[in-house]
Amino acid sequence: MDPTVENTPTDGHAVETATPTIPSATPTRTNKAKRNYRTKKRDTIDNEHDGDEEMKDDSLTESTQHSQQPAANCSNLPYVQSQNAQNIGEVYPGLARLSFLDQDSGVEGDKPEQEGSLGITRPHRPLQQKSLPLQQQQQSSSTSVEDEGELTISSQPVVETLATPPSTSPSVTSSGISSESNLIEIKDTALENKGRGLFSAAKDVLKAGTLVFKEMGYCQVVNDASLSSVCSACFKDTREEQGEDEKSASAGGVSASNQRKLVRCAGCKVVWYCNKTCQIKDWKLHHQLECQGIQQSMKNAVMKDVWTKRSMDTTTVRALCRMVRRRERVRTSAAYKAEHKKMDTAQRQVNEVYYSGLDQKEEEWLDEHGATWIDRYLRAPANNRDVSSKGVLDKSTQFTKIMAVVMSCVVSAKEDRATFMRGSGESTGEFEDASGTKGFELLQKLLSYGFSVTNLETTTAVGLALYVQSIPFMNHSCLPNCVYTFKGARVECRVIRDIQPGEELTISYIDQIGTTQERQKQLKEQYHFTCMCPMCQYFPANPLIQPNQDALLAIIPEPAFVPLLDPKQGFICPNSDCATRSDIGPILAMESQLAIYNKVELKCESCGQVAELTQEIVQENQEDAERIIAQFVRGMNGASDQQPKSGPRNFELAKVKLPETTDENAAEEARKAAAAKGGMNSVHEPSTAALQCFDEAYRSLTGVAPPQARTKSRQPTRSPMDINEDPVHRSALHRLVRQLEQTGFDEAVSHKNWVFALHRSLELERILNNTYIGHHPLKAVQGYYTCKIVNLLANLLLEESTIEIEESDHGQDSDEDEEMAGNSDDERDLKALRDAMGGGSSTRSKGHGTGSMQEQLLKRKQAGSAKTEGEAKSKAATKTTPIKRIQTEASRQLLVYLKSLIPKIEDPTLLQQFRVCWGKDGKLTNRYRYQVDSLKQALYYAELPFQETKL
Ligand SMILES: C[S@@+](CC[C@H](N)C(=O)[O-])C[C@H]1O[C@@H](n2cnc3c(N)ncnc32)[C@H](O)[C@@H]1O
Repeated sequence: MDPTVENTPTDGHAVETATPTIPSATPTRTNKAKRNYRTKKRDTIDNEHDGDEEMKDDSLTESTQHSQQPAANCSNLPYVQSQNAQNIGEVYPGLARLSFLDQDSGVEGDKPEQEGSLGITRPHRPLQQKSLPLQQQQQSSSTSVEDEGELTISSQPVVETLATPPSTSPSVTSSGISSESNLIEIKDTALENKGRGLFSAAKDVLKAGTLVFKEMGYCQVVNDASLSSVCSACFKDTREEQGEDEKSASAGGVSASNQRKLVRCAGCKVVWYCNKTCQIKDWKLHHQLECQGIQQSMKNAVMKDVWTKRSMDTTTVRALCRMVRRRERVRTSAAYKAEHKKMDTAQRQVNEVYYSGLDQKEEEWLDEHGATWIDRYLRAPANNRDVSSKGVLDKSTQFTKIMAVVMSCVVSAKEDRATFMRGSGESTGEFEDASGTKGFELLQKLLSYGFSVTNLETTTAVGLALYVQSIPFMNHSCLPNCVYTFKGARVECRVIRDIQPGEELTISYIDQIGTTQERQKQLKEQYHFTCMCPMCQYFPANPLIQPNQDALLAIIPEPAFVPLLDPKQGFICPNSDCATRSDIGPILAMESQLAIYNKVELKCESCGQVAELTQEIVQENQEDAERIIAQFVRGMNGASDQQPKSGPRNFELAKVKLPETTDENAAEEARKAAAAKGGMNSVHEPSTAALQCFDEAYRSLTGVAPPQARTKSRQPTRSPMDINEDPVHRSALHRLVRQLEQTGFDEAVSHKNWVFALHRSLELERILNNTYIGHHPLKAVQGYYTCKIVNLLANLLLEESTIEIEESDHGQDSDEDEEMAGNSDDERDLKALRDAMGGGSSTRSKGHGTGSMQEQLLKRKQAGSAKTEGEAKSKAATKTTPIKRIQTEASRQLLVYLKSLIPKIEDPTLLQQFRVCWGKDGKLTNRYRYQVDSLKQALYYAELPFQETKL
């Protein structure tokens, strides 16, 4: 069967294209404003589809006769060893032009990666393998990976490594490491129950920022929720693209309506692709069999509901089906290779180009050896009650349902199903066909080792993948030295803290935000182990265990920030006359006891007061606090605490106006009055009611008054969330404050209250910086927020300028204006900016003040040149021309903020930090570029100088 994209109504199904959903500035987890437009015609689909809707062209027919990749020197050894990758053109003549490998030095050249175009990635210099005994044996005797024995686990770290996977490790020269060395090796850890781990095999320190490896999955699928917005071949997220599109549209670029749409496979009507190229690529690798399987499954009425009505989530089902199906190709690969040899050069090149050089080699390796790696090196958990390869299955479990659907796709004959479950291949070690696979064991492995593929920008999960080469061997640490990110479905692992030779490489499996107890609970529930990483030793969850500060300092000898307190401390005597604060010990004991006994007696060491605390009380407190926080957030956004708003309110700052008065005192009074009832001009400051809410929450959680009385003032003195200065803060408070910031941010964005959003964003950043050592993925998310906000604020600044111009028509008192303008350098700067903007503004008509961004920009440019001719002249004009200033605190703060960003993006050290997170071998990544571009744009609007540091 040929892959087809749906284009005409068939079987009563409407023709569909999916318009991607719009991401909010926050991760999709909290995005409530998704929209998914559907159109009847796919007339705006990528040009590649024009006139070729059914995708039954010759090349496809040709390629689908051979459902697998072309052969090229597939060996059981990793292809990096067998391929002369220094001249990829020799291996693939048609791909020579696509190679950006610097053939002399092995370092990457200057050409950009060809992401997105046929999924072509730059080939990397293969690693020279270390002469380890096992590998030597393999090389000299050409022994296949299948011939190797199981790894033996000893309590001592062993020196043997597994058969080397087709490592895609990059050039290491940028990190100063000899290219002769291998970067990583898999070996047993010292702890028996921890199993194996990934260790540095480099001779030198692996520097922060080093890309240690990247690898493709054995199988990967887009999750159900993202099917119509994420391409099932390249994992391009069209929601992300739409966000970019909006950004460029707002900056005068391509209109958002030109966004790309996905097309759906007309065969199974389940998966979606960018275009024909992506569809063909996936077809050859996975979808041909998957498509047949789904259609076979749909013949059963119950299963049909699963696929058409999504009566259950099919993500795991589809991943497992791909896993099972791919195994079958081992059997046919010899025949396929023979077939491939018969092709003429042109055919081969057409075939090969879909796989793009190194990808193809990796896919071939996975085809031939992935199954063996899964069988031999990935371990099914022994203690999983729900999924047992031998025991009786509880039919009601989710796993059983998954297996039922999987079997309906991959096993056609009923009698084969028992074999499939049991695994006939177990005795022989051969896997001849789908009925020979051990279905449940594969499911176990998928559940244990499967990775959630996330969107880099939004950190939203978009798919599920099973990797077999490197990342599945990485253990968890709450203080990891590596992070992993995704490019499409390809996972990349980077060092975030210098790693010593021989040190284990670790990642964090979970959100690092929680307390030790919370983290350990989640790890226990989800991954069935108790973490004993340096962070857990530094802040032990069990009060009987002494904190081990050396554990932390051993791995970070000179930490930039050593946490003095775990964000979970502070026990206050319930006797209000005493209110003595406890130290960390009793608190930890209390939390642990509560978890175990659900009840704990607290006795104050100072006054002897005893109080009983139960989980329920804690829960109630928590709910109370959350309610208060919600109120607080509403208050911060200017909503009345008495009358919770029913839907989002529009607080566009451009509409914010001060009372029409020239009397400063009266204006201040009016401001206060408005603020007291959550009025419009309080958008950048919390209302009195909101502050009270926060104080109440703080008191209920800590038992003491907030560090500082929070009275309402025009000049906000201190953030009400400034809890880090107070030595007494408990986990709940910390968590809630973070939640508050997060909720506040989301809320503020939904209200278009950019200034408040900026405050929340900066506050989140501060809290994260003060709480977590080293890099934290949330900081990256934070950076994303900030740069989005900068963009938004830049627009806001323009809008405000527009309003000012409009207002100036009325002719206002210049004294007040002059007084305000003289308050600070920032104000003077902004005033100069506005003068430049509105030179002669008093004579402009109202209509001229408004306009598109481009018009504003043009006016700004013209005005800018006028400004250079004589700022003094302009200033003098200001004195004589009465202008009513709608100079809000927002504008002032924006200017201050923008100014503060300049050194950040001009400072090479800070730039280096960006690169640690996202950079790659001296090149700016798209993310960084996006940040810098946003900042440049904002600075340009604000007419602030900006000199980007050349790297
Ligand atoms: C993806 S595997 C990592 C590789 C694994 N060690 C192995 O030998 O296959 C995840 C499993 O490793 C173990 N593990 C990972 N991190 C650990 C840690 N910090 N402490 C103890 N066990 C850990 C757990 O059993 C977990 O389910």
